Amino acid sequence: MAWNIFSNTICQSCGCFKLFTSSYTKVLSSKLTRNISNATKLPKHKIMPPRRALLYVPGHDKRKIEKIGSLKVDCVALDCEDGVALDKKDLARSTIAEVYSEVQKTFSGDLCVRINSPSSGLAEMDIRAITATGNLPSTIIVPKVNSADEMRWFCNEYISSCKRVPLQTSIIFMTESGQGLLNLKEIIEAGIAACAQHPTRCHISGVIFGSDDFCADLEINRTSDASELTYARQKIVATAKAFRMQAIDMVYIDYKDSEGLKKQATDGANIGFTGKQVIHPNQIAPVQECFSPSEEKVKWAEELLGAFEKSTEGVFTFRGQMIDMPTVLQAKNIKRLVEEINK
Ligand SMILES: CC(=O)SCCNC(=O)CCNC(=O)[C@H](O)C(C)(C)COP(=O)(O)OP(=O)(O)OC[C@H]1O[C@@H](n2cnc3c(N)ncnc32)[C@H](O)[C@@H]1OP(=O)(O)O
Ligand SMILES: CC(=O)C(=O)O
Ligand SMILES: [Mg+2]
Repeated sequence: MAWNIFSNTICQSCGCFKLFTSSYTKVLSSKLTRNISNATKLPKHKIMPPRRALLYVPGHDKRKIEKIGSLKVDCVALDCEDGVALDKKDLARSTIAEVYSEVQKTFSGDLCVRINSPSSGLAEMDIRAITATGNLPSTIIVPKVNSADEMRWFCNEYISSCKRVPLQTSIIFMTESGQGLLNLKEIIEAGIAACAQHPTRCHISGVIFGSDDFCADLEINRTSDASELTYARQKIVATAKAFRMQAIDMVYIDYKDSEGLKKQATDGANIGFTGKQVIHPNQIAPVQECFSPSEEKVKWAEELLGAFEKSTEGVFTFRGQMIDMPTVLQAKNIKRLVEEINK
């Protein structure tokens, strides 16, 4: 019974629940059946590119934009928002519209555009500028989304602006305030529902933690280990992952401090973030490394999965540890991430 429900609902491309099916006879228990039933309520996965590092490049700054093609970064955000002064917003819009296709020729990663926030009064002009060229960005980042209404507003505005251009645009939004964090689940649900009306046009694929604005909104005193942000970071990861979306961690603004950056990136990766925002080219390599499984971890995962295939039991011993389905799934996550990175 479970098998049939499954094969109609899981994502076949990423294989995230494949283990459930391949190990069906081994481990199906009432607990697992409950987990499977919950999983079937989730939206179908879209194939998501890895976004281990997401580099902001101010949208008006041609000198920095010209460098994008030479950077080995998973994801770039051409910025119309806080990286651009108010009197340069028009320049950023026109520059992005002008150069987007050219940059795409030299850059193989995900080339995003960050618009201004729904409540800024500037987002309409951003959307109009980026949809006018007919070459839509692969991903749009919507900052400071504080409510489900703002999410719906953006989706409807975007979809109606580009109605003649069928394209699967990823929408990633940013949580940057107390309201945004409080309403996170409703915001995601509103986005999924709005995109479900136009499944070939766009989908919600991730949440970014805008920690600088969040600190301003909550009057937080920042510390070097970011312990004051633990709750927000963990809530964002747990909520995004509950909807099978990516979660992208905070900016490390002290961009000359590579040790501090690595420590914060490792912390983020350990709590489940899929990537981290960066502001300077020097931050790319260390961050991408922190969000990639080490060789040792990849070897562990491969060997564990090999041992699992050979095992006739649901529980077995591997390298002195008790292994059952949760650890097998962790190994499978590592294998999948490596495949995505190497694509
Ligand atoms: C909280 C938020 O909203 S974060 C998002 C908004 N903020 C941003 O977008 C900031 C993006 N980053 C930057 O603007 C810059 O990195 C700064 C202002 C922090 C430092 O800039 P610089 O003083 O030029 O740094 P530095 O001299 O070390 O740069 C080295 C080279 O990398 C280039 N570079 C620096 N940052 C970037 C970037 N983000 N993208 C592309 N190239 C860059 C510089 O142009 C420079 O090359 P050049 O000498 O050929 O001009
Ligand atoms: C990145 C961003 O927008 C912030 O931290 O507020
Ligand atoms: Mg911000």
